[in-house]
Amino acid sequence: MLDALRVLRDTASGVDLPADVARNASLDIERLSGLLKPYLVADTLQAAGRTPGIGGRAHALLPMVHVDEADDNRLVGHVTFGRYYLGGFGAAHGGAIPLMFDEIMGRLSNAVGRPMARTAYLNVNFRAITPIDVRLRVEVRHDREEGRKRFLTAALYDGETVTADATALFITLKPGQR
Ligand SMILES: CCCCCCCCCCCCCCCC(=O)SCCNC(=O)CCNC(=O)[C@H](O)C(C)(C)COP(=O)(O)OP(=O)(O)OC[C@H]1O[C@@H](n2cnc3c(N)ncnc32)[C@H](O)[C@@H]1OP(=O)(O)O
Repeated sequence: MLDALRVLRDTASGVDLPADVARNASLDIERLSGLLKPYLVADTLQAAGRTPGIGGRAHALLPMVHVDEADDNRLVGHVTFGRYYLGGFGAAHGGAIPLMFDEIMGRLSNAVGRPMARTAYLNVNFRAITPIDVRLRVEVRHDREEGRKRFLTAALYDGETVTADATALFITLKPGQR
């Protein structure tokens, strides 16, 4: 269903509809919302964001990063920003790129039994246009830990060109910390 939703998002972002088609589409989307509403649950029980086996953890907001290689301290994956993430002139929106970094750096930070941590800062440099509809490579490194602090770096590549890179600090949560 989320795959279909992603296709809908990309398609809806790219069209310019006549009013009658837009009206009919709205009615269909409202009908679908009605179909799902009886299944609303508490946020701790929802599937979205909590289903690691499904791409993007089944989180509808996230650009889907596919992991190609990973070990304890390094991860290489790929991602394609669809039309939904367009900022302008063929480039991904500047807010979508930190979103992707936060997710994939957070995943490596929390991997291999390391206790759950939360992003304290995420600094992103935009080095070149990040094109939409192009398969991009993302590389993440877990650099070091100092007590509760975990330092990670990441870069996003279009071919050999680094389009963005990031440094992040994740802090391990204390027992019972919310
Ligand atoms: C069934 C379920 C399946 C689920 C499937 C699992 C999926 C798994 C993948 C998840 C992937 C998603 C990944 C997204 C992750 C987010 O996006 S989390 C959301 C965004 N982040 C937040 O909302 C964080 C909000 N901030 C906070 O909660 C708190 O400030 C923090 C970060 C927990 C730190 O607070 P604290 O615990 O009180 O720690 P504090 O004593 O202030 O700081 C500890 C140390 O860090 C330093 N520090 C703290 N903040 C900073 C900072 N901004 N800059 C520099 N230094 C800092 C302090 O100076 C201190 O240093 P030392 O004095 O020890 O040398």
